Amino acid sequence: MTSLDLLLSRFSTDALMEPAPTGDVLHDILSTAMRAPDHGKLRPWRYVLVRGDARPRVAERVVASMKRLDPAVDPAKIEKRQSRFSTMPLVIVLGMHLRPEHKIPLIEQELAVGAAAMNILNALHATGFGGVWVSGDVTYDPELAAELGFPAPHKLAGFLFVGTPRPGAVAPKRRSVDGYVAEWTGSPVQFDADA
Ligand SMILES: Cc1cc2nc3c(=O)[nH]c(=O)nc-3n(C[C@H](O)[C@H](O)[C@H](O)COP(=O)(O)O)c2cc1C
Repeated sequence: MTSLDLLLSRFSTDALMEPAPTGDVLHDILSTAMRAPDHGKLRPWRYVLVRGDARPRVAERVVASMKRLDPAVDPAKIEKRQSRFSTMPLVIVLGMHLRPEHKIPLIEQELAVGAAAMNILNALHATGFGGVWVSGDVTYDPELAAELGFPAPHKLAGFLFVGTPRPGAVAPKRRSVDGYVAEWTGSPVQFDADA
């Protein structure tokens, strides 16, 4: 498989089983973050690894956040979120170490975090692992962010659920990119995707 085939075959999945990457392999996967485009070399990405017994403890914090944000939250939602955070082989908290005072605009700092996360998702796929980036309202709860190590102005960008894709996991069909590309010839462009 060529490098391009790898990129073209990646897909997200939460149908994950053990093992998650560990040791040198995990180190290599995370190292791809350091290759993300990063204006000003601010390196705003941060990764908190949640494994083993720490998972149900993080799940409790996530549930507390859900109840804080919506005291009438559906118990089924809580149950689902608690179970996923407690049982995914590895949870990587995506943190953003942001510098609002810096001349590099915040949007560019946040985009760099997204680009780094994408590298990690591709590296997981390249090494036979898999994952999915999830967020939800809790991602934007400053109290949860602080509990995980990101007090304001720092923030969360979400969570990566990581493991080995269950057998039979197949990539969903993709649209052609053609509708998302246009050539500029002097007038504002229009995209078939938006027609
Ligand atoms: C910032 C961000 C947050 C996301 N949050 C969620 C989420 O909370 N729940 C979810 O099902 N998918 C979420 N997604 C989408 C999945 O990560 C994934 O991209 C989607 O399931 C499509 O799969 P694909 O990556 O194979 O195209 C999020 C994606 C991004 C970039």
